[in-house]
Amino acid sequence: MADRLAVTKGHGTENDFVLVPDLDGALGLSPARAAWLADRRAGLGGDGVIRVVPTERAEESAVRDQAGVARWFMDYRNADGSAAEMCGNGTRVFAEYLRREGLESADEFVIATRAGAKQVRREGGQWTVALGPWRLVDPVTADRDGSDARVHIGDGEPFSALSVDLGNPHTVVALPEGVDLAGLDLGRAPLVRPAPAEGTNVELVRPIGPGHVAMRVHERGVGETRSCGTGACAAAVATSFWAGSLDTGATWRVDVAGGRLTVHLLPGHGVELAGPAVLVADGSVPLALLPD
Ligand SMILES: N[C@@H](CCC[C@H](N)C(=O)O)C(=O)O
Repeated sequence: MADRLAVTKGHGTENDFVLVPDLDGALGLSPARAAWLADRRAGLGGDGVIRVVPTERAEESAVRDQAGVARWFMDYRNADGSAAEMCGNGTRVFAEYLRREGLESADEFVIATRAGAKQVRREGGQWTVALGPWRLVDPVTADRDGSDARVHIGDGEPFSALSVDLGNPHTVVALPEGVDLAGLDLGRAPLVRPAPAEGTNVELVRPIGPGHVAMRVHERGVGETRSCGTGACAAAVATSFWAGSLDTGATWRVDVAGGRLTVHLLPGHGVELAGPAVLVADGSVPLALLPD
């Protein structure tokens, strides 16, 4: 198979990924190759691409430093080829792949990511990943005003929003009464002010009941997706912050277009994400088709 690239398609609540094993770290993955693999017309199609690579073979030294605790690095790329620090849904699909391939055999292990080493565990047919610690980006402004950013969608009035760091950046909007979540146009990227230097993922959240929200998401480097795991965690953190109940250790259900995620808020800014992980198909791509 030297002239072909092995690939696996998977998803977590329909946030879909192309997994590429690079088990000796020789392959590398240029931004153009990642973007081609994620392309739904010219390539295979996915919201992101995950290279499976030994942690000690990672290009970044901050990732290689995790080799003592994590054998495998989730090298996550967005659909536009850009590298992202973290992907919550991706961690579960990555864990499922490692188990299926016999690369990990335990029900609980640690994976390396650009946002640090993360513990995953399998229970009740699902994977749970510890994604914390979360962090409010501007706690002083958030405490004073209840928000630290404004989000413009289309030509309407801007919405107040809260910036939450989950290893990757998020801006969460609690939609005011009377604004229809389903009716908002996310065909264009929401405009966030002040503009975060590294860009941001934007979550639009509508409370449904106690511990229960509905969410739509526009992902950095992708566009609107049917789910975002770190976004669900950011939504739970922001909604708890607005309710004044951040430290109560609550469990949240987050409904997204692709299904339901469960978020546990833990003491000390801990947060766990649980949900499905599905490996859909395996195949290969002729290397000759790939850009350099
Ligand atoms: N879908 C992911 C997040 C993927 C990365 C994101 N687009 C970014 O650039 O930060 C998730 O499930 O968390």
